[in-house]
Formats: sequence, C-alpha cells, structure tokens
Amino acid sequence: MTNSAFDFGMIGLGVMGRNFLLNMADHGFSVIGFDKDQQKNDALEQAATPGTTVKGVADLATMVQLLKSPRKIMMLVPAGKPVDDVIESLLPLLQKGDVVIDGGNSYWKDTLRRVEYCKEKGLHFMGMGVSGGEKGARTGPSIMPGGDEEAYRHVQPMLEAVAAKVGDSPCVGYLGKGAAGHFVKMVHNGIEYAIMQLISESYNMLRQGAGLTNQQLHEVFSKWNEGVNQSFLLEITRDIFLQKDDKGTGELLDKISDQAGSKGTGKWTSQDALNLPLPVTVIDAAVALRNISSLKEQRTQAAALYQTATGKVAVAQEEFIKQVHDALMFSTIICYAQGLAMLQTASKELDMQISLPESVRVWRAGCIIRSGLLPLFYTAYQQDPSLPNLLLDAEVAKLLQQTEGNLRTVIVEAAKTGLPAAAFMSALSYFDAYRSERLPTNMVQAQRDYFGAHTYQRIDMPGTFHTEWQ
Ligand SMILES: NC(=O)C1=CN([C@@H]2O[C@H](COP(=O)(O)OP(=O)(O)OC[C@H]3O[C@@H](n4cnc5c(N)ncnc54)[C@H](OP(=O)(O)O)[C@@H]3O)[C@@H](O)[C@H]2O)C=CC1
Ligand SMILES: O=C(CO)[C@H](O)[C@H](O)COP(=O)(O)O
Repeated sequence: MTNSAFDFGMIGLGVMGRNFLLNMADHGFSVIGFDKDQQKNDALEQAATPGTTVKGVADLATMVQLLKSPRKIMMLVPAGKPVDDVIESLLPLLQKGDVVIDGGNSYWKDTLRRVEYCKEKGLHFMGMGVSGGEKGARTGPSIMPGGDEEAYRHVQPMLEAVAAKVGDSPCVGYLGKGAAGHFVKMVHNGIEYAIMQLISESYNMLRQGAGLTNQQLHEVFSKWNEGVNQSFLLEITRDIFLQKDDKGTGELLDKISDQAGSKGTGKWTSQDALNLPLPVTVIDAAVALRNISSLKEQRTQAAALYQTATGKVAVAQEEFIKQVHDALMFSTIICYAQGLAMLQTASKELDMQISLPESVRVWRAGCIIRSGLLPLFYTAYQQDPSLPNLLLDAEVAKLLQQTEGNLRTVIVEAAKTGLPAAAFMSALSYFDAYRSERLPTNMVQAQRDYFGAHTYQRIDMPGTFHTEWQ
C-alpha cells in the first residue's frame, strides 16, 4: 500500500479490537491495527480474509502516518488508565479534525472528561459502546455511539457497514450528546447482569428444585428460546448445558466455580441509578448476588450452620417448568423497563438527549441483550419517545398480566424451599410498588417529621406541614 492509504486504524488487538478490525476489512475497508505485542499483529494479518487489506504494526506513529486524513482511529483497550495513556500517546501524532473513538467499556464520566480534553486539542473524541462479544465484533455487533455528532458523521458509513442488521437496518445510530454512547452501553450491561442473574435463578430452580438433568434443561431452554422469548442469553444458556467437560467426565457447567467475576459496568449502573435517583432493583440484586457469590468461605460456613432449606419444590415438574418460564419472562421485561426508564431519566437529568427509540433499535440484533421482546419495546418508544416506563405501555402490560401469577407461585415455592431468588423477588417487589397508587410511605413521612421536623404534605389540602407529635 502507498502512504496514507488506510481507511481505519485500531489500537488494541485483543479479543474485540482484532475481530472488529477484521469485520471492517471484510466490508471493503483497508484497515491497520496497532498492538505493542508483535504476535498480535501477526495473528491479525494471518486471520484476515484473503483479498482484504489488513496490516498490523507495533509502532503507533507508523500506524497514524499510514491513515487517510482525517484519521479515524478506534481503541479497544481496557477501561481506565489505558484509555488516557492511548490518548496521550496519540496527541503528538494527530492533526486537527482527526477522529478518536473509544469503543471499550469506559465509565461515562471519564468519557465526558475526554471529550472536553480532546476538543481543546482540536480533535473529535467519541465514546462508543460495542456489544456482541468476540463473535459479534467479527460478524456484526450492536454499536452505541454518542457525543461528538460531527465525528459520528465521519465514521457513520463504516459503522453502518459492519454493524449487525435487522433486515436492512444497521444496529448503530447516533444516540445522544456527551457520553450518551457509553451511558447507553453501561445500562445495556446492567440489563445484561440482571437477565443473567434471572436465568441462573431459573436454572437453579429447575435443577436443584425440580431435579432436571442438564440434558433436560437443554431441552427446556431450547423450547423457551422461541418466538418473542428468543434471545442471545437463552441461546447460549441452552448450549452451555450440553458442553462436555474436556478435563473430566460429565458436563462442564457442573465443574465451574460459583464465584462470578465482574468488570464494573453493572455496579456503575446501580450507582448511577441511585444518584439520579431511580430504582433499578433487579440490576442491584444481580450486582449484589455476584458479590455474595464471591463470599465462598462464609457461604460454606453458613450452609453448615443453617441446614433448613429442603431445596425441592412441591409442584409437578411440567407445571413448574411452565411457571418458571413465565416468571423469567415477566422479570426479564422488568429488567428492560428499569434500564430504559434509567436512560429516559438520564437523558433529561444529565442532559444527554438520549434517543430511546434509537437505543432500543440498535439492541435488536448483535448485542448480548438482543431479544424477541425488543421489537415490542421499539414500537412502544416509537409511539411515545418520552414514555417514562415500559410498564405503562398497554402491549407490555398484557404480557406482564399473563405471566404475573406464575412469578408469584415460583417465588412462593422458592421461599418455602429456600432456593435463592433475589432477582425474581426484586422484579416482583418493584412491580408491586410501581403499580401501587398509594404506598405506605406516608408512614415514612410521618416518622421523618416526628424525629426531625422534616415536614410533610397532606392528601386533602395543599401546603407543607409540621406536627408536634405526642
Ligand atoms: N470481551 C468482550 O466480550 C467485550 C469487551 N468489551 C470492552 O472492550 C475493551 C477491550 O476488551 P477485550 O478486547 O476483551 O480486551 P483484551 O484484553 O482481549 O484486549 C485489550 C487490548 O488492549 C491492549 N492494551 C492494553 N493496554 C494498552 C495501552 N495502555 N496501550 C495500548 N494498548 C493497550 C492490549 O495489548 P497487550 O495485551 O498486547 O498489551 C490488548 O491487545 C474493554 O474495554 C472491554 O471491557 C466490550 C464489549 C465486549
Ligand atoms: O461488555 C460486555 C458485554 O456486553 C463484556 O463482556 C463485559 O466484560 C461484561 O461484563 P462483566 O465482565 O462485568 O461481566
């Protein structure tokens, strides 16, 4: 290739960077990647589809020099200091008008700071969520850009080419101001945590509570993964049940430690929801359960101390499978409702102007939370882009009403048998509180006024009141 011949540059050729770049090359763009590790550069070139233009270099200046102007450079490096380090190393090499994209899972407040910093230097900086994991990056991810709209217009045709598609519609779109792209990705991951926790509780109910084998669970999840329920997370769960242990006998799932890891996006979602303030109780439960999962030693001691759980449900197997199915469907809808309500509030409170219809549209394919439910949610937000909560949509309400009873039954069984069901219980508690016209929080107000003269409002007359409580 001649000098300045490449369309797009990538910094960080790990799992995501390598695959995203190869995807770009497959769509006809000439691409160049930088990684300090020469082996990753070699691996990139070797993995390229014959006939595509792909180059890997171990020198950042060389990569920058070989890019067409204005340069379009994306980084897929770990969140935090590596992103700042990359920006600092790029600054002396770039020219005004060049575009820098952070495609990693950066915290949105860091992105806000970086947008301003790069603007001062005459550069366009865009925070952009990418979802779909390794396979998605390679064949079509869901892409969540936000911030500098001019920067987005520079890369829009490329992103539309590589994104997942629903018909002809690419799962990418400008989502809003400032750090909107990373905010939407953070909430996406919060929903991801919550649905994963619900699926793990469903699996446990059926495995431990109803005695199904992994083979039977595979069959159950295969059936569940149909129609409106079809989703990426159900699909991989179905397949996980059959994976054999290549280092021993039986299925691999049974040998995997129950201590779940995390990189922070779920926790940030909960923390930011509290700051807004807005309830995302199923996401909170999912974060808490990953934290409880890490207390293995204490859980082992407590299990020996409290040997009260029977763990076996008293419902016929077939009936219980149907009940858990409905419980999962109901609670999954609540996860989306909580996450999307958070986006709606953040859009105003944090002045991000997040487009709810666009956010839902780009989640319909390519991402970890893609689901057959999303077209229904998309219609709801198309009809009313300012809908405060999906629970107020008539079509969503029908699905919840159909499945609510079975969630209650499953929770009763879980409570009686001692099967952990924090995410299910959070979903139901949220629903019961949200659809209550009158909550018992009049008592909280009375107590606040009693001990702290915090005042209260009355339901029968306007004004603010304080009582000398006897
Ligand atoms: N894996 C996934 O499923 C998804 C990941 N993400 C996000 O994408 C980002 C990348 O993730 P992933 O590809 O999985 O991570 P990997 O660990 O596989 O790759 C990270 C790459 O970044 C490079 N790197 C690290 N620090 C620096 C630095 N200071 N300067 C230049 N390069 C650096 C590493 O290079 P080297 O090791 O050679 O030093 C490595 O090639 C993260 O923010 C992650 O949260 C988003 C969606 C899905
Ligand atoms: O962004 C992702 C998927 O959308 C990443 O896979 C992310 O790492 C998942 O989060 P965690 O590691 O905390 O489970």
